[in-house]
Amino acid sequence: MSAHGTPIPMTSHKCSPLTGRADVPGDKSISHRSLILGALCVGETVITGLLEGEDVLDTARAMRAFGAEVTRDDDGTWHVHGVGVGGFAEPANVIDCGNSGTGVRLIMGAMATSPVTATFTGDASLNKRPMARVTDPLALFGAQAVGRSGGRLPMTIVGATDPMPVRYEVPVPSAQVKSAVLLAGLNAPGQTVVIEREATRDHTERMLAGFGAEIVTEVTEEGRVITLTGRPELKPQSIVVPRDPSSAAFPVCAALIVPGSDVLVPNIGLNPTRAGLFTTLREMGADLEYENLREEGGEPVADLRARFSPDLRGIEVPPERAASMIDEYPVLSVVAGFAKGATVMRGVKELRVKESDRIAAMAAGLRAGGVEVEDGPDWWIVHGRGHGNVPGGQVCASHLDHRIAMSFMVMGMAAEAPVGVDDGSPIATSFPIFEGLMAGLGADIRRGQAPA
Ligand SMILES: O=C(O)C1=C[C@@H](OP(=O)(O)O)[C@@H](O)[C@H](O)C1
Ligand SMILES: C=C(OP(=O)(O)O)C(=O)O
Repeated sequence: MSAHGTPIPMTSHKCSPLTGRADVPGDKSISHRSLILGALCVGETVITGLLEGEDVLDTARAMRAFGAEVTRDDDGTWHVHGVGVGGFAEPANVIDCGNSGTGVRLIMGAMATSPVTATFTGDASLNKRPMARVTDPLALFGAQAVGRSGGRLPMTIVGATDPMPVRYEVPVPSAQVKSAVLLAGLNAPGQTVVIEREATRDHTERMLAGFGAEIVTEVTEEGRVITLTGRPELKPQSIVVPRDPSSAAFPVCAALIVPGSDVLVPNIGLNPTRAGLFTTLREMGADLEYENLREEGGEPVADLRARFSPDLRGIEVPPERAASMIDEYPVLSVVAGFAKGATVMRGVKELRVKESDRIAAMAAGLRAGGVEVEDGPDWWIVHGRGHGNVPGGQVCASHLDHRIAMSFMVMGMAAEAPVGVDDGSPIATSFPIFEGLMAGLGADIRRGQAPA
């Protein structure tokens, strides 16, 4: 149940240098999975660093509705007493996943091979998003889905009573689809095989292995072939959620475009399936350093140091990198506006089915702020104007999309005139401390619309 019922207009004004340390919240993808996997084992999983954004809180409520006990200590430690694989109870009411595609799709997968029926809904954004990409493979396990036309929420899933394991090649590059199939495979006897042609974030595979499941990934000519043995006894874990690289993107990109800035964003995971933005920014000439590069929990982690970068240049982003930076294109397009030359982004049609059509939303706002953008079905090009040359002065529609709202707030920090959004309330879905954190670095974000 998301709180963004009342729009919160926000305006970002050109600011003095951004300086200091930005402690961004926990990773959203890993937070959802910690709660869901915790609910799928018997015993207590303890989670620290959980992202307490609306999307994840909706998943916590959903896990309670399926019978898990989920509690929070005053110090922010979370405890999940799970019900075990196949142990989900039937929810007494509709499950509201708010704004969260990850939440609803992973939970549908997790319940689809249990003999329970559940009805899912979300906010106006989530209820527009395609769900057939998940219900098609879940049908192969024996689950049935009935939703609105076009495979939209609200939607009821009748879990399979006698689930069959599945071999499924994911037709779109989507970690949510891959994860839904793997979570469903947990309660199917035998081996479930998921094949993905392009690598997407691999948190589900890593965490399933960490919880004791037998899961193997082979890289073959077909792509990544992931084999999961069903009906494992998952073992509860102590999880420390790393900080979210997708949230780190905002202070990092802001520092690159605000003159004089020098910002440290500590402890950011650089899992190659997530770090594409940082590689891209460095190719554009960003002064972005990985300090204290180390390994934590088997993954590369670094403190990111971002400084004002006056000589950013547009580049062609390799399409095969898209999945590793899919949520970062909106803020990249803002940085591209302050670079010299064209930034070309291809192979990104998934951007059109996120919380909003992110190409359309960013293109409209950038054009209104004086930046030329061309776009097609799965590509867009931002024609950068260079530093000190981006007019701004526009109010943009955020379309219930946190990343659109935060991206335009970053644009306003360096544009010549303030940049507004009609509604910043969705920011709370993934980065509830965004305004305070950015203000602490020196940003000037005000609630309310700038005078015309
Ligand atoms: O699995 C996940 O945690 C996510 C996968 C991505 O979605 P898709 O699987 O639709 O690409 C991403 O956009 C989303 O923010 C989080
Ligand atoms: C696409 C996103 O999230 P979700 O699909 O979970 O709504 C996002 O956080 O950018």
